[in-house]
Formats: sequence, C-alpha cells, structure tokens
Amino acid sequence: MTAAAIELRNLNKSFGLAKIIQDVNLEITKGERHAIIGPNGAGKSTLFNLITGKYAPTTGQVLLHGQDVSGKKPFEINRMGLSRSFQITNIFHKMTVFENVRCGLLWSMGYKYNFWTMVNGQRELTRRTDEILEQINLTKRRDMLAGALAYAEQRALEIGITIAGGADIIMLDEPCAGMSHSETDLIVDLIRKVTEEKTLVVVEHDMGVIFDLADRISVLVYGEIIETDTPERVRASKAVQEAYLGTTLEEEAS
Ligand SMILES: Nc1ncnc2c1ncn2[C@@H]1O[C@H](COP(=O)(O)OP(=O)(O)OP(=O)(O)O)[C@@H](O)[C@H]1O
Repeated sequence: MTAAAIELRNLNKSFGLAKIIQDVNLEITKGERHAIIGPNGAGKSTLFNLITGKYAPTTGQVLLHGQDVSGKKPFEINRMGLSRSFQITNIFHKMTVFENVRCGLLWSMGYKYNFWTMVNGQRELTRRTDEILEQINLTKRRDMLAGALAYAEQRALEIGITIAGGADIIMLDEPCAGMSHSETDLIVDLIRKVTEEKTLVVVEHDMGVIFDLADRISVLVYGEIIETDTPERVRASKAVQEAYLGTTLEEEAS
C-alpha cells in the first residue's frame, strides 16, 4: 500500500498551558483535495503551520509520503515536495509578475537570492515561467509590477509562486479571503486546474469554495477533528451543524 501524502499521528500543540491542537489523527491520500474547516479560533492555522513546519508539534508526528518530518524546518519540508501559500498575500510588489513567478522557480531550484547574474538566457526558466503565467491567467500582466495588480490577481500570482517549484503537495491558506463571488469562482477554477494530479490541502472560511472544491473535509472544533468525510456527509452531519452554533452549513454555503 502506498503511504498517504500527509499523515498526522496523535498530533498535539500547546502554547503555554493552552492546548490548541489535541490528538489529531488524519490521513490525506495522494491526489486528494482536502479542506480543513472549523469555527474561528478552532486551530486551523495552527494545524496548517504544524504540517508546513512553521510550528513543531508538542507531541505526535507529521509524515509526508511516509517520512517523519516532525520538527523539520519549513524549507526542508518544502524541499521534500510541499509548498504553501500564506493567508496574507506574499508577493514581491516591486518586481514584475514574471519576475515573481521566476523567483518562485529559482527558489525551488536552490538558487535562492544569488541568481540575478545567472538568470539571463536561461531559456528553460523563461519557458517554465511563461507556462505558469498561462496557467494562472496572468500572461497579459506579465511585465506589470505585481503591486499594481488587482487583489484577486495578486492572489492568483501567489498561487502561481506556490506551484512554481513543482511541489506535489500544495497547501493554501484562505485563498479566497476578501474576494467577490465572481472572483472566488475564477480562483476556484484556477486552483482546480493547477492542482490536477497533486494533493491539495486548503483552509478556507468560504463554505461555497469548500463544498465545490474538496473531495473530503475535516472539521476542526476546539483543536480536535470531529469529522472527516465527503462534503455531502459533512453537510448532513448533526455534530458539525452543532459546532457551527446554529448556523447551518447550507446557510454558510449560500
Ligand atoms: N503563536 C501562538 N501563541 C499563542 N496562542 C496562539 C498562537 N497561535 C494561535 N494561538 C491561539 O490558538 C487558537 C487557535 O488559533 P488559530 O489561528 O490556529 O485558529 P483558526 O481556526 O485558524 O482561527 P481563524 O478561523 O480565526 O483564523 C487561538 O485561541 C489563538 O489565540
């Protein structure tokens, strides 16, 4: 049997005396689109940060493709094929759209920031950068400063940077935050397209996005996963409805 793309084993995280993540066990299959939802303060970002290595677990393990990565640094986890986006847009405003994506590619290739003298003439790099710009629908904005893009385009660019390194596990933190309905629809299509055949983990408040995008959903409440199931079953779950304190998931999704 092939190992899960991500496996969380008895994962716990405390800040001081506060237990924020409590005994989380979860397997996310290779190629699955998995969403983590839960009320405000449930611990979604903390869980996200435990998987990406920003936080080390207090106890328990995080495995990527069967390999224990608990306590590894974010860049080491990135090198093992996991790439993340940030809740707050994280792009270089004074670089062009093209340069931002190229930077993501170079970073993943290990050039880090010493690349300025090495990049010219690297046709393969340019070809791959343009390919990503096409995928994220920003070809027309190629030479524009990233800071001048509309907000939704900046989020699309960030997704481009996230996928640039060719990671096979993509983690997105609230990719649709602050967007209108029509912008959200475009970003969801884009996410679906760029994560084909990859494993996706997404934390998102917008229920419409989650039900549209996810193969399975984990519901986190007070740091514990109370349910992991298909969108249909999660939507119908009494325990999940109660966790949202009276607001039905249908209401949230509409
Ligand atoms: N670095 C930290 N130090 C101390 N407490 C923290 C830290 N990070 C998060 N917390 C606490 O952990 C709890 C969960 O926070 P977290 O941001 O993970 O929740 P969330 O589900 O992502 O919330 P939201 O939906 O509002 O973004 C909160 O009570 C928060 O105050």
